[in-house]
Amino acid sequence: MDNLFRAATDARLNAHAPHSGFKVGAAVLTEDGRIFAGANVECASYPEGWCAETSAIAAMVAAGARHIAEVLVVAESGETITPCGGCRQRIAEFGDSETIIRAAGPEGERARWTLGELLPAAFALKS
Ligand SMILES: O=c1ccn([C@H]2C[C@H](O)[C@@H](CO)O2)c(=O)[nH]1
Ligand SMILES: [Zn+2]
Repeated sequence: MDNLFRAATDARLNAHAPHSGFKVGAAVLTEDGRIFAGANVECASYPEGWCAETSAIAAMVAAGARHIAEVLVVAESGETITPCGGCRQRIAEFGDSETIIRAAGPEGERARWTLGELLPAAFALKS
């Protein structure tokens, strides 16, 4: 089991998903080799909940890191899940078209893409 998968899987155990029942864990690897993990946090007011990827990115930012090299998202699902559109844009904020996005089930990795594949022609305000 690689470190990113382990971190995302551990975080998934703490997901707060009483409304959908769909627990998700995510972990980001920064360019300087640090790993930050997060889980989805749902809310009785449904639109106020947020994704596992968003939690992981928030932990990264709070620790002072800014450059994502890789993201892994894990869920227990027949379908291979991919980050939602909003999370793709958040990943773009701290990554680039070569940033690796990996999708996993409980058994391990199922697919991987670059951010450029999942969010072509991304909007950015970087100089
Ligand atoms: O990539 C994804 C897709 C969905 N979810 C969460 C949002 C919601 O809590 C639940 C069902 O959509 O899964 C994530 O955390 N990450
Ligand atoms: Zn999302």
